[in-house]
Amino acid sequence: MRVAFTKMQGLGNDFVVIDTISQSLSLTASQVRRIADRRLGIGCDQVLLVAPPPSPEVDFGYRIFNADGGEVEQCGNGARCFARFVREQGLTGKERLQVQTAGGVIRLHLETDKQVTVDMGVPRFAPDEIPFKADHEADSYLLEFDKQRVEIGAVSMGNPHCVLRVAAIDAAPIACWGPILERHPRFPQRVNVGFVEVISPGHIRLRVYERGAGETPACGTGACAAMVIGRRRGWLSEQVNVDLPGGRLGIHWAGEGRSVWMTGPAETVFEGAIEL
Ligand SMILES: N[C@@H](CCC[C@H](N)C(=O)O)C(=O)O
Repeated sequence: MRVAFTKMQGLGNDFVVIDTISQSLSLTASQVRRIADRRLGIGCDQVLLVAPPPSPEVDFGYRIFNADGGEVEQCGNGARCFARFVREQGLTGKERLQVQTAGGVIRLHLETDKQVTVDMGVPRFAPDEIPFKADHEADSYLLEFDKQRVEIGAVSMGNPHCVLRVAAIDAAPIACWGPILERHPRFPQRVNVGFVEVISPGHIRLRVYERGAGETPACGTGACAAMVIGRRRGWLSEQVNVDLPGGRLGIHWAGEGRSVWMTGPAETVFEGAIEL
């Protein structure tokens, strides 16, 4: 089976985007792993499927697969690429779209200069909704592993996130702690792990060890998660610049019960076809 694809990126978080409206297709986990493989396939952090709308309230369905083959609920940098893809491929003439993911409905606004703004939805802090094993909801939790005890924040941005504050991001133990925390037993569906350095109330630096993909140059939902955890803890203001290794995202959150808004770039890299 020959499948047409588009390679895209948002701040270096890279995607293989496949139109499953024009091409009828369902992927197995091993096909996803092959597509994502940087030597044997195309190479990407996530495979994104553009799907028909599952209900009349939305414009498209949006399915997300990590490089390890697992299907997940949400992907922020992918959402911006999704918006550009459906416009560039002529699948819509709209500049404002509603898209159904497994983590909820998100709203995409195409701006000028390759920027896309996304309403990422309302963050959820209840442990059952993350999911995270805890007796009650709290702004921070103590997590134990390898004889260590670290303070974390936990939130769902549609997908699960754990956020740790560090003094200096360049010295953060991401390669060592990332894979351990990703599979910590208190996160039964695994978790994305963000390490955040607060520079000022309007500026953080962030690195994210992504569930199912490892450390990536940027993570959109991770930036939203770090911002809402930091704002709840009183470290941050309503509008925050988030500097990731791949570049900057602007995140806005007015507070409890409100949507998180993310703005950043999205770009097409090349198009091709792969034999699966
Ligand atoms: N890169 C993404 C997040 C992709 C999914 C994540 N790894 C998960 O497993 O939840 C983003 O930009 O948000």
